[in-house]
Amino acid sequence: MSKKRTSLTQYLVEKQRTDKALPAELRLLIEIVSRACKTISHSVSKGALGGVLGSLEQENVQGEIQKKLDVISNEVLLEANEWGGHLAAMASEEMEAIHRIPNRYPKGEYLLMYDPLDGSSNIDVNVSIGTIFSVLQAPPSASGRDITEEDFLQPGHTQVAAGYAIYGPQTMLVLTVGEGVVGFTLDREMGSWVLTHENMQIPEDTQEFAINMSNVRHWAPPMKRYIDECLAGKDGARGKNFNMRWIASMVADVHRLMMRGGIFMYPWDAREPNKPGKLRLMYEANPMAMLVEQAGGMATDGRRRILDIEPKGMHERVSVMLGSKNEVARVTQYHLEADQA
Ligand SMILES: O=P(O)(O)OC[C@H]1O[C@](O)(COP(=O)(O)O)[C@@H](O)[C@@H]1O
Ligand SMILES: [Mg+2]
Ligand SMILES: [Mg+2]
Repeated sequence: MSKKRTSLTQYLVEKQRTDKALPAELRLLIEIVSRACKTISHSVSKGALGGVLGSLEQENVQGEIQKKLDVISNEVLLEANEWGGHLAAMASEEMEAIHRIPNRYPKGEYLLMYDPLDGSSNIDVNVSIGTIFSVLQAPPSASGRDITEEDFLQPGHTQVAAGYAIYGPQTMLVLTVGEGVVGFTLDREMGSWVLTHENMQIPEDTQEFAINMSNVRHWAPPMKRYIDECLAGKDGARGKNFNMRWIASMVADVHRLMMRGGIFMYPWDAREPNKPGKLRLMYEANPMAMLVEQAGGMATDGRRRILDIEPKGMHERVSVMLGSKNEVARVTQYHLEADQA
């Protein structure tokens, strides 16, 4: 007998029925974002046949050359949410300024942030990429006036939902609305997200780390110490061997640790000493930190819990260490010890 399938819509409707913490407006917003991710997934899978590969001759606000799919994905999310959701405003890694929802009455109450296409350097080589999103509530003080950038600058622990879509061998949507993490797999024939991973949990211990090792000479001493000990394996201080993986799509590297544990790190390094890190707090670190914590893991910038950071700007960067609790606690401890020495 075939098992009954639960779609994303059914899951969310049920959650809304049994859990008052998921308002109908938030459910609809998540559905709209997930529908946009389906559209992006179609474009991604067409590759060269869809004319979506390659770069544009323009930079984004971060000073990075935009790929065609960065721009296409950004537009898909913009269009889907402009008229469909209960949004007050949106912000994207690919847009310098926030985007207010025009002429909406009554004004929506949510703020959406996203990295429309994560792992851009992997687009043209057919390696997994993704979309990351985060939802905040507009502050009560914003009622009756236009949303401003300051309204977005809330610490990550105030997020009401976060998730990512991964466009890989399977397309999946991994989601939290603040009560655990669930995963849906896209049934391409039916065009629907099907619940396939209930209650995703990250093991507390791991023997797998993810970091771009080519930057080793630029790291701070506590980071070097942690990785040196991992590399020393069974004969070193840790007394066990470690494996390493680096896909260079945060979505794919985080998805791996959501599935089987691991630690992902993009630390501060001396290449750009004035920037706290490479990854973006609002579009990458906060949503991933919420997902990881909701799955029983831990997420810090090496010193502080990521979700407690008070953001100062929409495009703020941050150092990121997240995943299996005991390893993140250890590398964080090494940073704190170094500060005290
Ligand atoms: O090439 P590097 O420096 O290892 O960086 C890889 C990191 O950069 C990112 O690709 C940045 O994301 P974007 O593609 O959205 O700019 C992360 O996903 C990934 O972890
Ligand atoms: Mg990214
Ligand atoms: Mg991106």
